[in-house]
Amino acid sequence: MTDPSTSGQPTGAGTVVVALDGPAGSGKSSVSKQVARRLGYGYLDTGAAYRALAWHALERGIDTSDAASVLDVSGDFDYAISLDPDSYWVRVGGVDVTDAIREPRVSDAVSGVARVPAVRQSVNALFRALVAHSGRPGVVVEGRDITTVVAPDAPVRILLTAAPEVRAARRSAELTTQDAAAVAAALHRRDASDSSVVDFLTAAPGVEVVDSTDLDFDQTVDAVLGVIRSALSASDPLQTGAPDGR
Ligand SMILES: Nc1ncnc2c1ncn2[C@@H]1O[C@H](COP(=O)(O)OP(=O)(O)OP(=O)(O)O)[C@@H](O)[C@H]1O
Ligand SMILES: Nc1ccn([C@@H]2O[C@H](COP(=O)(O)O)[C@@H](O)[C@H]2O)c(=O)n1
Repeated sequence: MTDPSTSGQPTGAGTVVVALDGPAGSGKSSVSKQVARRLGYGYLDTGAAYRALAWHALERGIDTSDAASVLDVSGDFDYAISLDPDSYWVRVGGVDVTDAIREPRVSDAVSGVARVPAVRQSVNALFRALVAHSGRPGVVVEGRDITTVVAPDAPVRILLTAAPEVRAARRSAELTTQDAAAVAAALHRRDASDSSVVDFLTAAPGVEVVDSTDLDFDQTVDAVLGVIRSALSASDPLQTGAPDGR
């Protein structure tokens, strides 16, 4: 795996970081992408790195529940991701895996990969380097531990939630060829496993909660933009760098 020289440095000096966490199916990716477009920011999907490593391990026939094997295969993980919300792609060794990493077999394996501490350290350093070199005024970074571990000092930190049954219904609407009950069970299983590694179900101090249970997609985007605007104007009362985002 890439070992960025910025490892351990603060996230993206000069780049506004919007940190957004939440459980599976809460709308992190779709909402963050739209928010990034509205602000002219970059968009960083951190889950894609764990998914891509899980895909890579599966391609190599590795048992993703075995930490030593995962760590071993992570040494040979040539990963690249686009931060452009209008041109999103994920590559491993030059292969486009943007769609492949969403397959259920990868979703089922990813938690095993994500629970290896050395993997987390390595990808977190990569995320900070990607933000620092984004060339954008800001980056919306979404995942599970962005508000608490990756960018705890970000000027905007949001926990995006929705009721479990609403999240399951939204995911099931996407995966129409699969049984709704099986989709819901897989989503809840992944949350249970992931939340034993990092807590993304309760907001850390200073983290703003946006509950999208009773909001449609556009209302959720507007709610997130509202939190960003007020957080950035509080940290920049003269409005020198607050985004417009209309
Ligand atoms: N407020 C909303 N109202 C209705 N649908 C929504 C809302 N927010 C997101 N969605 C839809 O819910 C589905 C899941 O959203 P998305 O993939 O962005 O979630 P996620 O949190 O990134 O999930 P995962 O962690 O599993 O990758 C998508 O089809 C998205 O369009
Ligand atoms: N900051 C993060 C982001 C993701 N994960 C792990 O990756 C999986 C896939 O993430 P999605 O956002 O694409 O659902 C997720 O289930 C976690 O296992 C993480 O640990 N930390």
